[in-house]
Amino acid sequence: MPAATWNPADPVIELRGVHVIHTSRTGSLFKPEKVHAVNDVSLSVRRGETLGLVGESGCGKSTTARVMVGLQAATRGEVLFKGRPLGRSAADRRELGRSVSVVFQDPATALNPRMLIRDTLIDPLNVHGIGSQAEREGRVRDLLHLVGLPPSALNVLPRQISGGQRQRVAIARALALGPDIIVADEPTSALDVSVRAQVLNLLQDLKASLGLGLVFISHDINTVRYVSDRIAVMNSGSIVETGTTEEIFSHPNQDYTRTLLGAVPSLLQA
Ligand SMILES: Nc1ncnc2c1ncn2[C@@H]1O[C@H](COP(=O)(O)OP(=O)(O)OP(=O)(O)O)[C@@H](O)[C@H]1O
Repeated sequence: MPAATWNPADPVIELRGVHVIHTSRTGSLFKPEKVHAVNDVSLSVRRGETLGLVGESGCGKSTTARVMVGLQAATRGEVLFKGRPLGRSAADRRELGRSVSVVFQDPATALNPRMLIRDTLIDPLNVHGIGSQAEREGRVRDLLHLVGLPPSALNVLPRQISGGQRQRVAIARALALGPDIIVADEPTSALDVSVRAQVLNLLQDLKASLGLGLVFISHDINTVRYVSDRIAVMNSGSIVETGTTEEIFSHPNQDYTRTLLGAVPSLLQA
């Protein structure tokens, strides 16, 4: 379990020298192909800050995100949760699940199409045994309010609302357990251009009002710039450059970062 000495100003989650090697299905049965998806990655994230993780498709961003939220084990290296090595016990996983939640790219696939929004939002509270039934119902209404959806959204299915509204529901679900950190993996890429900025602004507002930490993952360096305090640039599984957003944009040290900066005029509009 997390150390009693953890201080809210300390990193909630920290990766130290993490490697992930996937066994790809494209290899043969006798000689499966190995994909070194994450190569010696060290990162940390605290409450109240946004860490942007940027790089081209396939560079290992999602695998890194999955390590952070406990969905993917590191092949090598250390994952520290609130200052202590993350164990494999059910209690540790549960604690991590409450503290670090995730928003995926496509809310159409991330939400259960047969579950009413109300049930989608109450589910994590049920699973974690939080509050009485009446308190859970109240919490669900509060969550909807936090993400700017009306109470009428409670009794609809995901397909009955827009893509932007679905992503708001996914964000509400990520907030249900009162996390310290939300890992948002390309949270606006599947949305209409017209609602991307609204969802980004919502994440920014929630970060400010709840003191959340955010890990914002995108292939789009301009979107990352818009929301991040610090940026880590990823290429071929490795972090090739980190710095404050200001440093990365005014003095990029790596050719790869310069290429990303030059290659993407304004992906918020793309
Ligand atoms: N479960 C898996 N099994 C085998 N290979 C995988 C698996 N998941 C990812 N990979 C491979 O690992 C590498 C990194 O993938 P990852 O999804 O982490 O990158 P990404 O930067 O998030 O890309 P994208 O934005 O396209 O999702 C890629 O080569 C990918 O094909």
